[in-house]
Amino acid sequence: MKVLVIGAGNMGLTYSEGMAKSPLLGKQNLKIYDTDPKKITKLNKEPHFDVYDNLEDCLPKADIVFLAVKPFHIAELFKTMAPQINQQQLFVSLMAGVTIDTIKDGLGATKVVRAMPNLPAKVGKGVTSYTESEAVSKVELIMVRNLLDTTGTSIHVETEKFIDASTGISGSGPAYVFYFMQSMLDAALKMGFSAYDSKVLVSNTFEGAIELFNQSDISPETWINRVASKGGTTQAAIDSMDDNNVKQLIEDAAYAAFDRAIELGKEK
Ligand SMILES: NC(=O)C1=CN([C@@H]2O[C@H](COP(=O)(O)OP(=O)(O)OC[C@H]3O[C@@H](n4cnc5c(N)ncnc54)[C@H](O)[C@@H]3O)[C@@H](O)[C@H]2O)C=CC1
Ligand SMILES: O=C(O)[C@@H]1CCC=N1
Repeated sequence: MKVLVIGAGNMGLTYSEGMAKSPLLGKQNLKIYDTDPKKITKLNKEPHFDVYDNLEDCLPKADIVFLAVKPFHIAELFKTMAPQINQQQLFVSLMAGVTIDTIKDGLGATKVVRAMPNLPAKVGKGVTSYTESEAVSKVELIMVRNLLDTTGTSIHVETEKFIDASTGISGSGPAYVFYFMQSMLDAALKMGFSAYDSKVLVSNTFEGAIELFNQSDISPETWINRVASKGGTTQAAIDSMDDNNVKQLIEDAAYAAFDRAIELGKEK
């Protein structure tokens, strides 16, 4: 199985690194293509990849092609790719919003998997949702899942609506967590802690809470009650968040990302 990754940015490179580390692919079976000369020069120094700056030399030989460019790159990219693809090839898109039909039409392809990854894939803790076009076989889907799982874990969803929805939860989600972390760090600094101590306090608080959650069947709401004493400090903080409607605002933000994913799919 020969895999080509198009776009060596955050996601393309992360997936390439995940697949390169796994026993599924040897170096000769993993190729990466980008149009940015600076990226090509940098990547050429890495031992794990076969790096290309032109499609003719890498696209025709690939069995599975990952699409990891930004949605606005595809008009130009698909024009170059379309004459060079064949019907056996399977395309796996990591792009937000871009629909399976857009990819099928743009490339003249039939086998398309649409996936929504997230950035913790960089440390093997990514979560990817994925769904496929009709022409993708069960065996091909298992192969794709194995490749996706080299960066963490994945869930199969039945329709593209859930790809857009997971963009609002897990795809964009790490940024919501970092937003919360940044606010806590800013508060700690304001209270007088050093940058180092602020980081230790905040990162261990997040890590510890996640560990508690993962090692139990208890909901976050119940965990909140275990932290909060009646009339105590936590209750003061939770009351402040409730008074400011923070829960609803976070839900609204997730929906804003979901809606934007749908909108991106309609932009040409
Ligand atoms: N960054 C993230 O956390 C997530 C990103 N995504 C999706 O992944 C895709 C890529 O995002 P990032 O990696 O963050 O972007 P990026 O900007 O880091 O990488 C895009 C890469 O594509 C290259 N490129 C542009 N035009 C090209 C072309 N015609 N042929 C080949 N390469 C080309 C660029 O030089 C760049 O290296 C996007 O569609 C985004 O929606 C999905 C989930 C999470
Ligand atoms: O912000 C974006 O559009 C991409 C998709 C999910 C995370 N980053």
